[in-house]
Amino acid sequence: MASLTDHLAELVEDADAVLLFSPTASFHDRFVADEAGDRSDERAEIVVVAPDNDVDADPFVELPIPFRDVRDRIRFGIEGAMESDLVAEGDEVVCVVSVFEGESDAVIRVTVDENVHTGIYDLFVESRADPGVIRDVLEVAIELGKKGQKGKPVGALFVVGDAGKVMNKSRSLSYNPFEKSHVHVGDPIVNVMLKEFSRLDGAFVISDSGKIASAYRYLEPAAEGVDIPKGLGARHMAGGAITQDTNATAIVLSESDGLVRAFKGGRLVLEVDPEEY
Ligand SMILES: Nc1ncnc2c1ncn2[C@@H]1O[C@H](COP(=O)(O)OP(=O)(O)OP(=O)(O)O)[C@@H](O)[C@H]1O
Ligand SMILES: [Mn+2]
Repeated sequence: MASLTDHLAELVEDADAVLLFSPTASFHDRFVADEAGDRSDERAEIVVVAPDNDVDADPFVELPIPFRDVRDRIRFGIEGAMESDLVAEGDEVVCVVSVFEGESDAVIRVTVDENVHTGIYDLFVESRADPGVIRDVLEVAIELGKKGQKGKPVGALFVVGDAGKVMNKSRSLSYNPFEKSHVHVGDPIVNVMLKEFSRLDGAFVISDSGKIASAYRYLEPAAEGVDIPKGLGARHMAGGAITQDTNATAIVLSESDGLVRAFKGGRLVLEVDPEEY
């Protein structure tokens, strides 16, 4: 049977860049060798996008989370490649991805425009908080969304980064169980604590390095000009607005629709369904 690589040459022709998403070593090596044999003067840039650089690729874009939604994965890869000036607005980009688990099984050709560019890469890499901290908080929110609290759906609001300013734009609803503690997101015990406290009102405030500064914060950001989708309530509005008023990123789990959303710069940047993770 003909494999995907046999047909790729035609699809890649006159593309500006090719993004290989989590390629196997054999697929990657074969593809690079085929492209090197291409004698046309305009060869496409080959970029590997994966959680780890197992194939020793250069250029390489690191994926912080798997992004089950292929569109999010592609957006992240393209924006990462744009960051390194490998791809620009208007470019034709060929993405080789795995839609189902396992080997690369799909080729998607996209023109880079504002529909592709949503800020998903900046959410992780250009945030004040470490990319690993954003990822850890996103994972806690996804986990919490999947399981709920004792079988019931729960909502939660995490404000990550620029914690000093966030504290100044919020007030306490109750005593802070994290006062004087030095716990960080990502510690297994912290995940249990966060889940437990998420039953109660308000937001968690987390520092750039992942230290939990506070729980039970009622956010009071200025909300003028915040552009978040209609239909979302007070938790999402407060989460979105605080990211316009400060350099924080907000990660919100909705109790009503079960989705996890990330906001930055006052805008909705990422929406994931925990059930798909
Ligand atoms: N300004 C705020 N700061 C912190 N927490 C807030 C704020 N506003 C609302 N919340 C929290 O969000 C909870 C749910 O409020 P609301 O239903 O209006 O939000 P929502 O955006 O519809 O979220 P959900 O989808 O989870 O229902 C409140 O009980 C409260 O704990
Ligand atoms: Mn609500």
